[in-house]
Amino acid sequence: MATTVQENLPPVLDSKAEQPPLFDGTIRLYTCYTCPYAQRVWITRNYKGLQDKIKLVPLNLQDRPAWYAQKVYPVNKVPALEHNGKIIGESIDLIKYVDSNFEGPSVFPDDPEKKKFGEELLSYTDTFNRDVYTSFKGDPVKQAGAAFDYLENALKKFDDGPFFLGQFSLYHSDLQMDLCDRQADIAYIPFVERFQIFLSEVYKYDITEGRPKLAAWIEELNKIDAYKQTKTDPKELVEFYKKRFQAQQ
Ligand SMILES: N[C@@H](CCC(=O)N[C@@H](CS)C(=O)NCC(=O)O)C(=O)O
Repeated sequence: MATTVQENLPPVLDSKAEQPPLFDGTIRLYTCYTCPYAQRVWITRNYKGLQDKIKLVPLNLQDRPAWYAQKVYPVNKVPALEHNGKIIGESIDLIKYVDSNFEGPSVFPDDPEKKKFGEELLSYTDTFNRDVYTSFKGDPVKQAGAAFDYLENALKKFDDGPFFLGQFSLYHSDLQMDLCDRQADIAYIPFVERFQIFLSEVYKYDITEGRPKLAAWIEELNKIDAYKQTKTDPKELVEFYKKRFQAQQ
């Protein structure tokens, strides 16, 4: 893995912060350390060893700098990537963009069958997230199970390793074999990380119970530095989700 050293993270910019230069040749990832969508691109960047190439620009979304919407990204969301005189948004598109436009091990599958299943998994992420978030407003122990069962079953499809698209691929050399086919893992883990913490803390519901594949998948991902460095603070997350979901009940 490209990253083994803990990166010194830059400070968060709020409404009082000056805008960094725009289109000066620096590649910038406008992000928020607690955003699961932005985390997808952050993991991809780390996975490919692009820490020196892609600079993080973390924003405080609660006290957002006005220049962000006005001058950088009118959509006013994170993540957004500044590259080659353009601003590009949308986390799934950005996983693919960073993967195909920069050096470093590819997270994209070559095997056609894996590629097809990888796309299927990516197109299901929004539904997965919506179903689990919706369950937070009702009874998650009863309502969220189906979404996690989907992941458990998906993890059974390629039984040559703990990740969604397995581990080994005939198309990759030994050096690359644990680096390929990771897009779907990267897309899901920021959300599963949060759901696991919240459901366990607030509902005493262990999403891995009776789901050995899901348990192994989370365990293996937790060994990957590129991901570990991006993990969210569990206490902050629980407080944030409590306010966000339980206030509405
Ligand atoms: N579809 C977008 C969603 C990004 C998103 O919703 N980001 C949130 C933070 S987690 C955001 O920027 N929210 C600010 C807002 O909606 O004003 C993606 O996949 O990148």
